[in-house]
Amino acid sequence: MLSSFFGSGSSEKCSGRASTHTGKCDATQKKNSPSTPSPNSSNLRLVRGFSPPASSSIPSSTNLILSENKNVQHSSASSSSSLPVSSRLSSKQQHQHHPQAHTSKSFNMSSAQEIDGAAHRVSLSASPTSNFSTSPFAARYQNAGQSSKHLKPFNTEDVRILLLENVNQTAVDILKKQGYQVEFHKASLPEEELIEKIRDVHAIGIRSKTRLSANVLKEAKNLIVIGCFCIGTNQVDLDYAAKHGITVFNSPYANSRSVAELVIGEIIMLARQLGDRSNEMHKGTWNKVSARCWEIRGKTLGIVGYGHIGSQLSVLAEAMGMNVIYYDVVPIMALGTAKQLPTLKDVLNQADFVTLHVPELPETKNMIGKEQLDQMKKGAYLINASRGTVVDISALIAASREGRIAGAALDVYPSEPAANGDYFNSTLNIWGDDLRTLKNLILTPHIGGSTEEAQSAIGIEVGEALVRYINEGNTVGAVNMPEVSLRSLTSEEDNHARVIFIHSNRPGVLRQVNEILGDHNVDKQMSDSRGDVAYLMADISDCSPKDIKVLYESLESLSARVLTRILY
Ligand SMILES: NC(=O)c1ccc[n+]([C@@H]2O[C@H](COP(=O)([O-])OP(=O)(O)OC[C@H]3O[C@@H](n4cnc5c(N)ncnc54)[C@H](O)[C@@H]3O)[C@@H](O)[C@H]2O)c1
Ligand SMILES: O=C(O)CC[C@@H](O)C(=O)O
Repeated sequence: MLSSFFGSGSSEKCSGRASTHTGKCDATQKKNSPSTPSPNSSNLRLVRGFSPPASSSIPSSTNLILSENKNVQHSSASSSSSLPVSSRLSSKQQHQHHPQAHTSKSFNMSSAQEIDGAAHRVSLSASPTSNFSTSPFAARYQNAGQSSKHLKPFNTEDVRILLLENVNQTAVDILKKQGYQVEFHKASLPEEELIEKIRDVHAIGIRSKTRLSANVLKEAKNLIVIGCFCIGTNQVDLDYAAKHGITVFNSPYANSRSVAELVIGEIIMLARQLGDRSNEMHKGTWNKVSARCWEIRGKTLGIVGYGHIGSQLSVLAEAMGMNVIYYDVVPIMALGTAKQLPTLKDVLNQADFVTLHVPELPETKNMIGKEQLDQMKKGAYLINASRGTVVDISALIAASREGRIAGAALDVYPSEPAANGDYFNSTLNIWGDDLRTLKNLILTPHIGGSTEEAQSAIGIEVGEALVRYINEGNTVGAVNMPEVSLRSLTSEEDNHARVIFIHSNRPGVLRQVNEILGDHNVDKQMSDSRGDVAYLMADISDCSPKDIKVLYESLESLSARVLTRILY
C-alpha cells in the first residue's frame, strides 16, 4: 500500500481551522493502481480542513477542491472505491486559527462549515512514481534491496512550496518532480506580500535576503519546513521556528569553495590595486604604477573564523605561498602549516590581510570596529565576505581615508536590496555614497556563493532535504531540530504508519507518548531533543486508518505537543 496521512481529524467531516494551519481532505491510493493518475494529471488541489481516517462508515477516498472563490468543488474519482481514505492534519492546523486567511488571494479557503457540507467527495491522489533521492546521502536511509515505500503527508499536488530569491532550477525540478505546487520568484518579497503568501504554503525556500522573523512566521500557519538555499541561517528566527514545529534546513558547505576562491582573487586584486586600475582604464586613463603594489607570496593571511570557508581558504592561500594564522572561538586543528592564535588581537596585529568568515551572531556584530582597525598593521587589507553586520563600515571608511588600511573588499552589507537594480546608495545604507569614493575598495553584491557549481549543488542538497522531510519526516541536516531518521518503510510494509511527534522537551512526555503507542507494535522508534524541543519518530505496524485517527487524537491531546504528523 502506498498511502499517506498527515495527522487526522476528530470528526467525520472536513473541519478544523479551514482558514489556517488546517489539514486537508484528501485521498491516496495504492501504488501502481492501474487507475493511478500521473502526479501532474490528478485533479486534486490543496484542501484545508480534514476528513477522518477511514472507518467503516467513511467513503473510501475523499477529496475536496477549493476554488479561488471559496467554492468547494467536487472531484470525482472513477476508480477509488476500494481505496483508503487518507487525511492529514498537523496540530498547528487543528489548533491555530488565522482570521485573515479566508481572504488570502491564492487560498480563498472554505470555512469549516463549507468544508463540512462538501465532505466525502471522492477522488484520487497521485503517488509519485520515482524515487526523489539522487544523492548517496539519501541512499543511506533506504532499505537495501527493497523498494522503498513512499510516505506522503499530503497528496503531492496539495503540497505548496514558495521559492524566493531565484533558487536554482535543480531545486525547482526536484520539488516539481514530486508533484508539489511550486511558486517561484526571482527576488525576495516585501514583508507584507511575504506574509500574504506564507500563510498558504507548507514549505518555503529562501536565500539570504528573506527575513523569516517571528512576526512573519506567526502567520505561517501551514508551514512545516524552511529551506535556506545558502549557508547562513541568521535571516530566520530559528528558535521561534523550532518551538512552532517548523524545521529549517540549509546547505552548510556547498558554496564554501566558491567563497574561498573569490577571496583568493580579492587578495591579489587588493595587493595589485586591480580594481582601481581597471576603473581608470574604463574611464580612458592609463596609470602604470608599482608603488604599494605587492606579491602575495610570503605575506600573512589572518583568517577570522576557521570553519568551512576559512579552512578552505587556508589551504588555497598556503598553496600560493602565504603564511596563514587564524582566530576562532573554538580550538580547530590547523591545516597545513597554519597556526591558530589565542586572540583576535593577535591575528589583527600580525596579518597583512585579514579576512572574516564568522556567522552573524550577537557576538560578531561590529566585531571589526575602530578599535580592531587600529590593531591591524598599517597598510593591511580587510576582506569581509561573511555578513554585513560584522564590520562597522563607518569606522572602515575612516580608517581608509586616514590611510591606516591599504584597501578592502566587501561582499556583504548591513542592508542589502531584495532584488537586482540601482539600489546601492545612501538610502539603503547611510554611508553608501561615502563608501564608493574610497580608493582600492572592491565592492561586490553578495556573490561569494554565486557560482553555477555552488547554486546547483545547493539546489539539490536543500531540495532533497525538503522532500525527505515532507515525505518521510527525516530531519538529518536540520539546523534547529534534533536530527532524527528512520530507514524508509518498504512497499511490503503494508498498514504501517509513521508517527512524527514534535513536542516540548520536558519530563514525562515520552512515557505519555509510549502509553499511546503501546497498544501497537512499534517496529522502530527514535527520539532526540535539542534545547526546548524534542522530535520523536516511530514506525508502527498493523495500523488501520481507524487506529491512526485514535493515535493522532491521543497525541494531539498531550499538553507537550507542538506538531503531530502521521504518514502512512
Ligand atoms: N558572501 C557569501 O556569499 C557567503 C557565502 C557563504 C557563507 N557566507 C557567510 O560566511 C559565514 C561563515 O561560513 P562557514 O561556512 O565558514 O561557517 P562555519 O560555521 O563553517 O564557520 C564559522 C566559524 O566561525 C567561528 N566563529 C563563530 N563565532 C566566532 C567569533 N565570535 N570569533 C571567531 N570565530 C567565530 C566558528 O567557530 C566557526 O569555526 C556564514 O555564516 C555566512 O554568513 C557568506
Ligand atoms: O546566496 C545567497 O543569497 C547567500 C550566500 C551566502 O551568504 C550564504 O549564506 O550561503
